[in-house]
Amino acid sequence: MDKLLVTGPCQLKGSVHISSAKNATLPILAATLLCPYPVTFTKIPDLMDVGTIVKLLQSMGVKVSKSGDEIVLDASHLENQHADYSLVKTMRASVLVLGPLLARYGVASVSLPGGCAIGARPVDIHLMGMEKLGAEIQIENGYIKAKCDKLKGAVVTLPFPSVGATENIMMAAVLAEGETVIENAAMEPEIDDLADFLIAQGVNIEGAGTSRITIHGMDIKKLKAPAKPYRVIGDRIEAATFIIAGIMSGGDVKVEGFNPKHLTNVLDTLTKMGANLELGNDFVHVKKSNRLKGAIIDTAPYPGFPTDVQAQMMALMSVVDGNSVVTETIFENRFMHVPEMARMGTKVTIKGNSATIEGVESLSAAPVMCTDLRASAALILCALVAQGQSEIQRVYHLDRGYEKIDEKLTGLGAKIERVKG
Ligand SMILES: CC(=O)N[C@H]1[C@@H](OP(=O)(O)OP(=O)(O)OC[C@H]2O[C@@H](n3ccc(=O)[nH]c3=O)[C@H](O)[C@@H]2O)O[C@H](CO)[C@@H](O)[C@@H]1O
Ligand SMILES: C=C(OP(=O)(O)O)C(=O)O
Repeated sequence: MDKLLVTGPCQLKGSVHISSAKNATLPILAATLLCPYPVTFTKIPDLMDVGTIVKLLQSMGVKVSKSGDEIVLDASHLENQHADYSLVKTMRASVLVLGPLLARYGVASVSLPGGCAIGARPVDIHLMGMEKLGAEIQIENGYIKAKCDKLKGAVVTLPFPSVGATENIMMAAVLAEGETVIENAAMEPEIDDLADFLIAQGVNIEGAGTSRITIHGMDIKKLKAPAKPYRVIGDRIEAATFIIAGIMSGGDVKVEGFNPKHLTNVLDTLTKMGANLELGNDFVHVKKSNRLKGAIIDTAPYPGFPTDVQAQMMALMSVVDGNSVVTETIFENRFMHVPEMARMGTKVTIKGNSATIEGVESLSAAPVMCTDLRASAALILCALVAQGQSEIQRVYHLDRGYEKIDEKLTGLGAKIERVKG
């Protein structure tokens, strides 16, 4: 297992380019199962999770070829419609193959993803959506066994705006008969990107990015390959992580290659805390500021404060003036970074789903262990400003969702060494 040795404190300087978004890439690659022709993508991020979805698609018979920055996925002929436990257990987003498989083949056998460190994460809303479109679903031996004759469009009202369920239902509805309306849909920018990918193939979708999405089902013969290689949007969560790194280190960092409008809530919060940010169309420039002050945030579905930035924000709140309060409303167990951060001197008290963070003057290096993806990012942020060398273990969590984060931070002047193991 690789580990990172991070020596702080450092002041980051320079510019960093954000990779394509993990959370848009995964559903978009799953959506290629709808396509009876090769689809070309450009600049797909080199992430462990992307490797997993590609392996899963290959296991069903999708042909994959790479050349330079481009990757071609050809799902013209599938050998099976089976998503095996061995792959699904390593990445929950694998369940996103359910909708497209059912829509195109009328059958799918997909391992239940199970819970993960941050919460139980059931898939009941995904299954309810498939049933509304006419699928018959049984759970057998840990697998979702789904079948249908032909899916039929319907009004599907989500009890909660689940990101994954919205995506799965959208993909299923593409080849359904008639119109599907998703009410109380998730509004995350990644859903908009999935819609854009489908629209580029002639699908008629309205309202993506709002809480009411309409998908006009079509015959598979009418789908057409996108006219040019598809480029997924920049990763707003990676961008937020680098912006926070710039602020915490008292540096001067230009974070480029994403849409700052996708981070409005985070950027407004940072500005209120005293950060000095210049916003462009596709960049945020972090400039030197005085020490920030505390804030109160509640995570919420988009456009609320993203749960995927909660841990990184808590790292920042640990080194500002005064107290902050963070309430996590999306996942029931997403404070696992707290005891690890405490090893570096942070002062956080948890009560239920709220954490009170007392800002401290400085942090000191320590050996720490990553427990999940964003917790890992929070630990790196603390280590960047802590005095001395921190050893960050189990960075495979980090490699799931951050492309070359150690190299990117080193490029900004951080002292980071990856020890292979
Ligand atoms: C690959 C990807 O895009 N992952 C993101 C996606 O995850 P994901 O799509 O899994 O997140 P959801 O929006 O579905 O989940 C949010 C909440 O709804 C619950 N729920 C969800 C589905 C369901 O059928 N039943 C149910 O109860 C979950 O347990 C969780 O508590 O959105 C999350 C919330 O913004 C992000 O943290 C993840 O980074
Ligand atoms: C929770 C996350 O991802 P996933 O849904 O893939 O577990 C994340 O990206 O922070």
